[in-house]
Amino acid sequence: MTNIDLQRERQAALISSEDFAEWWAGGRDALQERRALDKLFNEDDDFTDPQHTSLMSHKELYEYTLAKACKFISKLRDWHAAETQQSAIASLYDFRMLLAGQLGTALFQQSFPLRLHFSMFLPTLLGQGTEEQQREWFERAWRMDGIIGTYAQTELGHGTFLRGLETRADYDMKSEEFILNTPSLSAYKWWPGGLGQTANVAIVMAQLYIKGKHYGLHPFLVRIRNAQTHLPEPGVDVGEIGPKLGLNGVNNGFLGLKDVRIPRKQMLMKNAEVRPNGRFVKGPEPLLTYGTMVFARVMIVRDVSFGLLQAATIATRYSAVRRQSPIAVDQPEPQILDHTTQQAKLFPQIAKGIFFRIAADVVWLMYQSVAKELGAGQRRNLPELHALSCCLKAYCSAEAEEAVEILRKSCGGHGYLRSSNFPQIYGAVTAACTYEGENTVLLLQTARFLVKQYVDGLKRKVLPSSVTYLRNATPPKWGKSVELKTLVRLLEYAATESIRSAFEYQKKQRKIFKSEPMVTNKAGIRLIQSATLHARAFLARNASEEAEKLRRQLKPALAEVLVQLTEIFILDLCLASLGNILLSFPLNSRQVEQLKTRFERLLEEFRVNAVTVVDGFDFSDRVLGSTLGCYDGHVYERLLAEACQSPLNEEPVNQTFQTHLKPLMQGKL
Ligand SMILES: CCCCCCCCCCCCCCCCCCCCCC(=O)SCCNC(=O)CCNC(=O)[C@H](O)C(C)(C)COP(=O)(O)OP(=O)(O)OC[C@H]1O[C@@H](n2cnc3c(N)ncnc32)[C@H](O)[C@@H]1OP(=O)(O)O
Ligand SMILES: Cc1cc2nc3c(=O)[nH]c(=O)nc-3n(C[C@H](O)[C@H](O)[C@H](O)COP(=O)(O)OP(=O)(O)OC[C@H]3O[C@@H](n4cnc5c(N)ncnc54)[C@H](O)[C@@H]3O)c2cc1C
Repeated sequence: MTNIDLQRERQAALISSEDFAEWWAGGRDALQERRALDKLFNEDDDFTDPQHTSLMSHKELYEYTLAKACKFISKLRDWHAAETQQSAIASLYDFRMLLAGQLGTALFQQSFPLRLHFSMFLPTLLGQGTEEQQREWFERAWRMDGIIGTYAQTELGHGTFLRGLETRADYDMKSEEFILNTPSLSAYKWWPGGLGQTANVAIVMAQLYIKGKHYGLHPFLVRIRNAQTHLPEPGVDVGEIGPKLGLNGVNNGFLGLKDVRIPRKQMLMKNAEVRPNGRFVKGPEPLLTYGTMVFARVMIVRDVSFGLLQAATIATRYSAVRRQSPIAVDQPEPQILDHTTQQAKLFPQIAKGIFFRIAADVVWLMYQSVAKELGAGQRRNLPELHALSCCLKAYCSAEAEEAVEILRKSCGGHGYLRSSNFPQIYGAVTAACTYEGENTVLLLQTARFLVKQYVDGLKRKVLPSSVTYLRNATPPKWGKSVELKTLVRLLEYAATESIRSAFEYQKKQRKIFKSEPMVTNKAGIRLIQSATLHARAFLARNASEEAEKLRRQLKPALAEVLVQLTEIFILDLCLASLGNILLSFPLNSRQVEQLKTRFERLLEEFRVNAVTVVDGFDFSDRVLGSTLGCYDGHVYERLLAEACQSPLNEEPVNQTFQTHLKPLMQGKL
């Protein structure tokens, strides 16, 4: 039987979780398709973890995860083949891959070592390989026919500054081969997922040299392990980098290369070519060498929203079950969900998870459209996509990381247990702040774009849609009640002002420093603040446009709840940006009070539907993997059962009593 408090929450709700789930999944058909996929795995005992994976040693965890991952991929393949006749290439960007990716994130608490094959290796073959190379490699790689890939870019010495990478690929005209070398310790590849013991082919990013002349960074397909024996190929020094804060199922590795020869046609040549005679032919868009990173950044926004919503579901259900500290004198202890401060911890995080995912969907469509345009030789929208994917990846991962911590702490002591699954979710989400471009560095990339657009705006040029607000720098009009469109304008106005101020500061610095990188360095703090405000303004506009659509499309009760969440989301953004808003717009204390009161009232109004909304994310208990967040709310039973599984509880007296404790007590040590 379900916990009585959870039952009451579900009965009291004003909307149905099923309606919410249908909207969230993108319609009835999409929901059914996702549920059918979940069911396939939920009903298969091979996917029930035998004991909490955190009790395994590092080596056991790898072996267990790999075995489970192989079953996962094999089962997915059968499902995929039954669902679609599409070519492998079309399948990679199909929504079913998004579902499969999401399921992968969900089923593996510490992720899995084949993930890079799908998330980086295959997209790089597509984005960087010529059609001929794709014919030769892609279909086989999709089937994993002798090929398990990884993406080896980062080195011990450099991850951010790609021009500083040291791995070399020298072209040998006589044999028509590239010779790959790791010239120093700092040039060792370090971090690639699956590189340790899993992958047998790596896309190695290396500096190209022809007759001693340097031609920049390019991708090379290098076989690192024999397809039959899996032994490292001659000249290859490969291994795993050791335990990490989280994601311990990923098998991140190191790689050193010594005179490893590969045929000329194993440089991926869609964006630049080396002819047999050693002639280097530049492609129309050299920046496409960085294309896989744009793809992955877009995917990460979606991925972190998933982790955040898992955490929000666990914490919200737990807050409905947990009772503590009377609010009114002589009253029984309330559900902790009734404490206003608890609501302020939970509800904005639910809203963030929702609107981050919605923004991810928008940028995903933009990615697909820009990819098509690039295929037709048109690069006009690439800078906007790059800027948006950078700041959203950075902002959403940082916010999700903070949110997961808030949610963990909102569960008091029990949130600190590994069996709550918060530590594993945190480990995964915080990694996204670093990989695929460290967040500060990505915000600086966005700021560079913003300042350029600001200058173009001053010249009254037409600006890309995500930054048109920079040309429309009029302060918002404040009405009697707080309206969403006013709040969005407030954020856009604050972002514009911040970009203007960073631009003016850079102008001043230019009088002192001659070099542009020095100027950027001096203005760094202001620039990342501008990019952060831009991300907030973009997310707010996107959310308010979504709210307008929802009002028209959904049943009134559901639409009302989603509009409440939109308001919570946007008000939270405004309150977090208050300092910057006040620098640009003279909000008086009454207006600030209005914002705070509205926020508090919304928390109260949303309270009744909170459990139903998180139910509507439709996570199965297996996906949540938490003693605190199960659908039936049997928290204390699960906590005790999980504790009893600890190997330390297998014997009544541990041997250290005889060897250490007793001698200590007897003064014999
Ligand atoms: C059926 C089976 C189904 C099975 C299903 C199975 C399940 C499948 C599971 C699927 C689930 C998936 C989930 C996702 C998970 C992802 C995992 C990821 C793991 C992690 C991987 C990594 O961690 S992998 C390494 C990433 N490592 C970086 O990320 C380095 C950052 N470092 C830089 O990225 C550059 O170094 C940096 C800073 C730009 C400066 O580069 P720099 O100095 O050369 O360039 P500058 O700053 O001078 O910029 C010069 C001009 O380039 C412009 N620009 C720069 N970049 C550009 C770009 N990308 N695109 C366009 N334009 C770009 C810029 O805007 C300037 O433009 P302008 O001149 O016009 O202003
Ligand atoms: C879990 C995980 C998985 C990964 N998987 C892969 C993979 O599959 N393949 C792969 O190739 N790599 C992978 N990486 C590596 C990852 O992409 C890099 O760690 C990341 O790009 C950051 O680079 P870095 O480690 O050199 O950090 P650094 O650049 O050394 O960052 C350290 C500090 O320096 C600051 N900094 C650096 N440059 C600047 C600047 N220009 N301006 C201001 N501040 C600056 C940063 O903001 C940061 O505070 C992975 C990393 C992790 C953690």
